[in-house]
Amino acid sequence: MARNVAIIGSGNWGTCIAKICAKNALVSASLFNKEVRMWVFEETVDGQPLSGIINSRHENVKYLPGIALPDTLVATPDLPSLGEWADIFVFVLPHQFLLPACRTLRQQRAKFRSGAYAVSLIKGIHVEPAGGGGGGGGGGGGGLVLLSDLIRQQLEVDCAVLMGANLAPEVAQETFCEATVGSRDPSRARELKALFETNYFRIGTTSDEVGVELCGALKNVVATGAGFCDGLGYGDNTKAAIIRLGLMEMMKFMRTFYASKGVQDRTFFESCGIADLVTTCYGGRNRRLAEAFVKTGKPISQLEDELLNGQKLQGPQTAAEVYTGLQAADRLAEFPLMAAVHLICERRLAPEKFIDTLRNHPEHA
Ligand SMILES: NC(=O)c1ccc[n+]([C@@H]2O[C@H](COP(=O)([O-])OP(=O)(O)OC[C@H]3O[C@@H](n4cnc5c(N)ncnc54)[C@H](O)[C@@H]3O)[C@@H](O)[C@H]2O)c1
Ligand SMILES: O=P(O)(O)OC[C@H](O)CO
Repeated sequence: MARNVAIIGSGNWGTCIAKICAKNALVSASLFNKEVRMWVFEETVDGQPLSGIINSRHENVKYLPGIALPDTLVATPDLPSLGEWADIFVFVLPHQFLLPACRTLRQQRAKFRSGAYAVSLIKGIHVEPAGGGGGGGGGGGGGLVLLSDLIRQQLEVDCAVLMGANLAPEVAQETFCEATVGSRDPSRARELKALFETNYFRIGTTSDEVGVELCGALKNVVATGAGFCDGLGYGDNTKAAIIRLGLMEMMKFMRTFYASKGVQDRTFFESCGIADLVTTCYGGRNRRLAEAFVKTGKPISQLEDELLNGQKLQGPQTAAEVYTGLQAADRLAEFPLMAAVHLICERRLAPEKFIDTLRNHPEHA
């Protein structure tokens, strides 16, 4: 039977991927219901509810302006209604908003459709508050919980992941790129490939769910460091060093805390790995705002408000989460680049000291 697809999120990437899913659903009627629904965290734009604007103009004028959306993509502010409707939940919202969304959907758990599952496109990590109670439970180093695990535990459904070198404005313009689906279930990987793949958005698949997800989360920390490098006026050689040292720390982080979860080195060579790291260190929002942070001295939250029109950064918060996990595991000294990114965001370390951190990196010992 054709599957109902619900997009949980409607930001820059959320709307872009919703467009792809809705277009694919139109041509794969045997696989997917042609109506795709998208949850909108409701807000007022020019005096009107954003969900209403999307449904009447078929454009997300705030988060993906200028991109035509299929009229079979239906925006709704009613998140609970998607609980009983969806066969596939596509989670794609800034990671700080995931837990509240899951808690809302969880209230509909008894009404979920048989065989419903999730796929997460969210880049970040959850930190279990001291003493638990965050809803995640379990996880890697120092209270860190994968977002896919948070979804699994909150909703009691399985969760695949999709990550890649995918700056949303470029994907929305349909310029060629790649992405990686991680799923241990081969038939699910095939179904997700059919849902997401287009002739300009090619999907690779792997069973290494954890490796794919962590590549997507950790590269935002490194990209924030790349932005500091740009703000300080360093050139491409320095940025290449940040990318290399950042990649070494990403690999070490996964091997240290997630070795038992089947992380494979070859995942770093999929789109979710080095490719995403490079694109984000050159073209991403995290890089851009980190550069502005150094040049203007304004707080990151203020720059987010001033420059992103409601879009959200994931890098500084992920840096804080990684720092918390490393501190709890007493492994901070082994990850100086990621630790320094957090301390600079917090103004506990001067940006100029970042280069000293690289100069004295344990990779050079
Ligand atoms: N934008 C990209 O280029 C891109 C590409 C790949 C992956 N991602 C990842 O996808 C995820 C979502 O990113 P995005 O670009 O779609 O989002 P975004 O950065 O555009 O964030 C804005 C979204 O957050 C929503 N929001 C604001 N306050 C909220 C609240 N309290 N509760 C729930 N939602 C709220 C807004 O309604 C809007 O839909 C992130 O983890 C990001 O790293 C983004
Ligand atoms: O714009 P950023 O820095 O949030 O990065 C967007 C995507 O993750 C790139 O793949």
